[in-house]
Amino acid sequence: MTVEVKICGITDEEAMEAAIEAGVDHVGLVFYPKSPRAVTPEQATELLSYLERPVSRVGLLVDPDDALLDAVVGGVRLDLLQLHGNESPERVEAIRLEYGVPVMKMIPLAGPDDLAAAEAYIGVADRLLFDARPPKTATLPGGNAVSFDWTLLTGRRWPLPWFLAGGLTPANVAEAIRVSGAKAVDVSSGVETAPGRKSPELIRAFIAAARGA
Ligand SMILES: O=C(O)c1ccccc1NCC(=O)[C@H](O)[C@H](O)COP(=O)(O)O
Repeated sequence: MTVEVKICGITDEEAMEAAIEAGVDHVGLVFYPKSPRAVTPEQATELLSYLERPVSRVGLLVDPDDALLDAVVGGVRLDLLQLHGNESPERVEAIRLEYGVPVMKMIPLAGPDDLAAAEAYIGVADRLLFDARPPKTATLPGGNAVSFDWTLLTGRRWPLPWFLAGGLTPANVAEAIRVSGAKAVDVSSGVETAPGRKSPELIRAFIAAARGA
């Protein structure tokens, strides 16, 4: 089974090229100004110009208002919008219809009860992304290198594609795939040497580990 890999929060040419050469499927750009991985639409367009083959271009937003969506969707050619805040099913549907770009909704998980929230996005979102619920002390709503109990997803069937995210690393991604049954994985912190500083070496190691799973 080939597992799809998304590298999120790319901010420089070197990381983009390493991801492409290693066979990445999705590249993620963060449009959340408070993030150490934030890029502007202009920076994103420049980074995406380094793509030497077609890959899926994902824009990450957190509870975006229409002004931000206008700037991002109007300024950058994206294939998928990752909504990583508290967007309601109604808001997800409205964004999808208004902007004409497929949408992936992040579902924060800390325990079994959190899975019920995903049901409301079936038929509304194009994909789901299961991520760890941020710790109370976290300053960011994602990208915190925190994992959740992957057995929450073991044996679950979803009628739409989904990503596993949260605290994945080259060392744990194969086990995470095995336990959760994920067919797509997403990483940011686990391929960094510091918040916002991607490591080409770790990117290569992560993709190789996910592909070998
Ligand atoms: O990366 C950020 O800075 C960020 C900011 C605000 C919301 C989400 C953010 N990141 C999410 C991701 O990069 C991934 O989709 C995913 O959650 C994996 O994060 P990590 O645990 O760092 O691998």
